Amino acid sequence: MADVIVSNVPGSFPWGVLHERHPALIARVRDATPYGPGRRGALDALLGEIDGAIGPLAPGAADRGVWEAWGSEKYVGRPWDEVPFLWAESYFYRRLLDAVGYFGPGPWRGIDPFAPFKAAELDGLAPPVAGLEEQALLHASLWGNRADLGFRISAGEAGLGERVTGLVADDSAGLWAVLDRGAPGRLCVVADNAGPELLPDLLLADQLLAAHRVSEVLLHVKPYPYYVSDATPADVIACLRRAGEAGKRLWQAMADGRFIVRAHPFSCAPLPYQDMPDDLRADFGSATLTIMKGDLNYRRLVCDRHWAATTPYATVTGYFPGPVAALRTLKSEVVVGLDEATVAALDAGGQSWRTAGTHALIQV
Ligand SMILES: O=P(O)(O)OC[C@H]1O[C@](O)(CO)[C@@H](O)[C@@H]1O
Repeated sequence: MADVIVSNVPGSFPWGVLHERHPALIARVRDATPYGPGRRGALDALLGEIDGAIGPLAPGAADRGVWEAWGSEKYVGRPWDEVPFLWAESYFYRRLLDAVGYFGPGPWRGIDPFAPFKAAELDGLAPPVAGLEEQALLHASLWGNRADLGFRISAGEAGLGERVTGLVADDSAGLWAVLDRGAPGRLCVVADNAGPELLPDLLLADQLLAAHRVSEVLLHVKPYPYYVSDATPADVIACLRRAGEAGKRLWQAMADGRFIVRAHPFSCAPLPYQDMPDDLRADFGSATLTIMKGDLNYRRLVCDRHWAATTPYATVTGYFPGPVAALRTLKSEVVVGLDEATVAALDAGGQSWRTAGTHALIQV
């Protein structure tokens, strides 16, 4: 089994996320909302902690027991970059919510610290284009994953690189084949970012429901703000309002129970999907197909390990309780299921294809 990724190599991608992206994010959050001295002090304290040891959750945190079960007893007190990268990054977002008082008793309770960034993106969204074919909608949903505000914070002035035509792996034919096997059934979509990614996800869901290619869509979103732009139920409602006729149909489908939104606690867990609880396993097991959106879900799906890129996708995801497709633009080093010639050609062009958000894949 390949080793779990940690962040302790200076200059490596995970190290950069912990030591460069996170401080930049704290500064952006500090500026975006008029927090008072208490919250600002807590953000500064979190910033000061990044080069030291991982601190505990706020006293009285309602989810302390949940986090203990997810590993905090093992990792709190250790240096941030010596614990699994997946765990450290996820816990950072939970601590950021403590710092801004998201779970506290004060006035900032329930105020999404990333809302100003998400709102700016939503305001800039073009109205949806009607009449796209299903394959075009699938690609819109795939490339919508470039819309990741956390990633953009470190992309800096240069912004996102040009997207590369052609996918590093494309099993879209396999995806449609799974979906069309047997009578129309349930499609699970594990959403990633709000706004420019969620809108095409919703358009795809609407089209598949309208064409009776699926009988039901179950959309998993995050129960609280996470990884900057990740979609929460509030973001789904905001996006439905922007989705024109498709939004109205989905609104009705929610009322009818054909479009279901879930915000399961495990969606914000710092763990691979291999460790999912039984109720989530049952959800995914009941679906004709589950579509995992985005880079973080991919990392969780393949357990965030140093796999050789040619390791078969089916081997690594074999534990999943039903057919699972990954739609992802590449924004971290982990990748599986590529053929040798593809890897050689990509490597010949430099390593940034794994992390620059310029390349994408569809795997089943
Ligand atoms: O929104 P996504 O596609 O899950 O990306 C999450 C971001 O966080 C990371 O998982 C690591 O910071 C990157 O891979 C990516 O930039």
